[in-house]
Amino acid sequence: MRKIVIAGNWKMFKTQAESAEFLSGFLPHLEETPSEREVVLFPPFTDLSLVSKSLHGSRVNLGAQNVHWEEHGAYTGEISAPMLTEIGVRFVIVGHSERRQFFGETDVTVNLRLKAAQKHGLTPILCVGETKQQRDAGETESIISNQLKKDLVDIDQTHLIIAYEPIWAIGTGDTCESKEANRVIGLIRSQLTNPLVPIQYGGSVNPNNIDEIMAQPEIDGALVGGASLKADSFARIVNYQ
Ligand SMILES: O=C[C@H](O)COP(=O)(O)O
Repeated sequence: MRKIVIAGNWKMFKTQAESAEFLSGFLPHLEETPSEREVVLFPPFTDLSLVSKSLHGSRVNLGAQNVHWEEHGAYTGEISAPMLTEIGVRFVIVGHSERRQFFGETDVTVNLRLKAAQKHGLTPILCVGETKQQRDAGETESIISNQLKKDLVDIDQTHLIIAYEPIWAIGTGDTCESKEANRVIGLIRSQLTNPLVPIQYGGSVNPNNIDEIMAQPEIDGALVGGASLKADSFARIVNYQ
């Protein structure tokens, strides 16, 4: 049985005060959430300690938005896996398209980050997806297949989550049609050695489309950006029908 994982990626949003306000509105809604659903929040680095303390004793897991491959060193602006695990982080996003697009992330560095995460007991969410231009050129399958081939070299597929995030659907309100997301996720699964790897969909997920997305047989969860910033909205997503 594959795990269901609903994750909220806050990107570069929320001060500590705003995080605390979110949690006081969000956590009470989890009483209605079926116990088999895994819920993970990915606040910015500056909020991790505070959120970690507030989540103590709750069923919500803590994730970070990035991790460096070295344990320490002269890498200004980076954070290592031991720094994250020390404060209760258990998941990490690797290879998000915003890292690939704006911060020079490559398949080589994605692979290094995945290995470092797993070595320290963090479960990585590997993000893959195509641009609009690549989709229009009929390259969706080859782009994703290439990313998987390079990113997953020597990666343990028992402690791994994948998120299919079509780049054109991120933050645009232009959700990928749920049957199409289901089809691409099926293709991703056919390339894995472990059929139990949870594969999420990400890209303009919101309270209105979550039920249809989660009704698709290949989709094992969602990686939610904008709609995870408001307590009521993310609670509705986590408590999808
Ligand atoms: O990590 C989350 C994704 O980039 C989706 O963001 P979004 O829900 O704002 O489209």
